Amino acid sequence: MSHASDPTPLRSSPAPRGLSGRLKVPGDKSISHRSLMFGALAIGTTEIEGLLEGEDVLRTAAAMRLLGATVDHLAPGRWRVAGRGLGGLTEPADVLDMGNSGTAARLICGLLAGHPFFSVMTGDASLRGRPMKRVTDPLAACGARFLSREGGRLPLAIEGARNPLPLDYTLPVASAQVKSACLLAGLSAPGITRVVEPEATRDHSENMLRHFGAKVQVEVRGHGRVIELTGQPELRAAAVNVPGDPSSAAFFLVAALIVPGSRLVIDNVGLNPLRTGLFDSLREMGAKLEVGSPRLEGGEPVGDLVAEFTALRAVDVPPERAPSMIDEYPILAVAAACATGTSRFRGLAELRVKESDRLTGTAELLRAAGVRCDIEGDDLLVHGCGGPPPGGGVVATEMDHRMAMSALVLGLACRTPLSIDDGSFIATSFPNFLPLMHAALGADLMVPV
Ligand SMILES: O=C(O)C1=C[C@@H](OP(=O)(O)O)[C@@H](O)[C@H](O)C1
Ligand SMILES: C=C(OP(=O)(O)O)C(=O)O
Repeated sequence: MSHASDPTPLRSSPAPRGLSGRLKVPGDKSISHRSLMFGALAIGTTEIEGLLEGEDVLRTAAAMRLLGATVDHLAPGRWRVAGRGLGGLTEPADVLDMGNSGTAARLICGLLAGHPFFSVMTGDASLRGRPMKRVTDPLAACGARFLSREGGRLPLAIEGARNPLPLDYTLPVASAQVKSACLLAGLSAPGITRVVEPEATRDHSENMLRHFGAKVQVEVRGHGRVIELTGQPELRAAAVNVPGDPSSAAFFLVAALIVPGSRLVIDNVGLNPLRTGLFDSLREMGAKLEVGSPRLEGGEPVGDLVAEFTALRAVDVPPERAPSMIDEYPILAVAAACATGTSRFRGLAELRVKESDRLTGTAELLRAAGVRCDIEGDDLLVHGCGGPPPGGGVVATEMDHRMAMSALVLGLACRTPLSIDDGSFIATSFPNFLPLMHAALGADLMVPV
């Protein structure tokens, strides 16, 4: 399946009343990718409940099929993977096309590094522009060979190692994708693979590896962690229950906080503490945001979020919080645009290498809505409007789902409509975003133009 759809320009109009009701967002994207990959590497049949059926995850499903696993779609959100066992994947007969997904591309590079066959990987124009050396450099140390375009970009030819060596790698950037790629390669190597992360990043790979029977030891060191995986485990199929994606819930949460009269409940949202930096930042802005019925499901904390309209105040977000809210800065900037005072988000260099340059793009998004903002080094400053921003412009979304959804949410709180050039990439992570918005708003305020 390719993202060949035509651009879909959309317009978002000021909401005449608040968002209300109860809703569920789709399954967590990070956990969905991993459940398909670990299912393919395990012996036996993995049953997955609540899988995100967004384009990014469907790419991973297609890649696992090309590598020899049997992946069946049973019902909405219900999937079954018949794994090949560690080392049992086979050479793909076609190019692995990872579409728009950095997670799929980078994690699968790790998986392929430990399998002794040849593959070629590509992606869409956005993914082909994203850095891959951050994974191919460490993975080369296990014996895999990579050939790529200038600058280590996709398309990439991969020859996996016949006798992979365990890695001992210290991450130069905070990246769960790079960490996970190293751990996936380490599964095929004898002995201990060690990854040191100076800043802790989402630990879904570590959690799920344990769930599938691998031995993973984690030592907390300052803000960071040292992860040790014992190689060549017998991975056994395990049921996975995917919680709602906090990164998707974020759009509804912020919409409720900035549209007067709102009160919204979002059920069953994943609350892994390495994902909840946005909630901390919003609380510091004074947000009326509660977690109901906190519980553990499938080893991950989940809860029901309750958000109510709040007159927000500016926030200063420290750089060490970035890994726990790395995908949420565009939507936090939307909240800051409606707040009183100047917000500063610090240390956002990594935003430049996402689906688009989200540091520049977020500033452009806000300016299109008449909000003043500045970029100082790697910091973003947002001069809040203390109420509804003017609106009125058109946002260039640059093949980036999160930029598209952030702009549409901002449009609800502006004085005049805000448009985007293309909403089609929303389907990569949140295929039912528009119908859910329609239901929560009781009106169709996000329409094609
Ligand atoms: O491991 C993952 O599932 C992800 C890690 C993050 O990327 P980086 O590792 O590049 O920070 C995040 O931005 C992405 O949406 C999902
Ligand atoms: C950065 C993201 O995803 P990926 O890196 O998987 O493309 C995202 O979903 O915001």
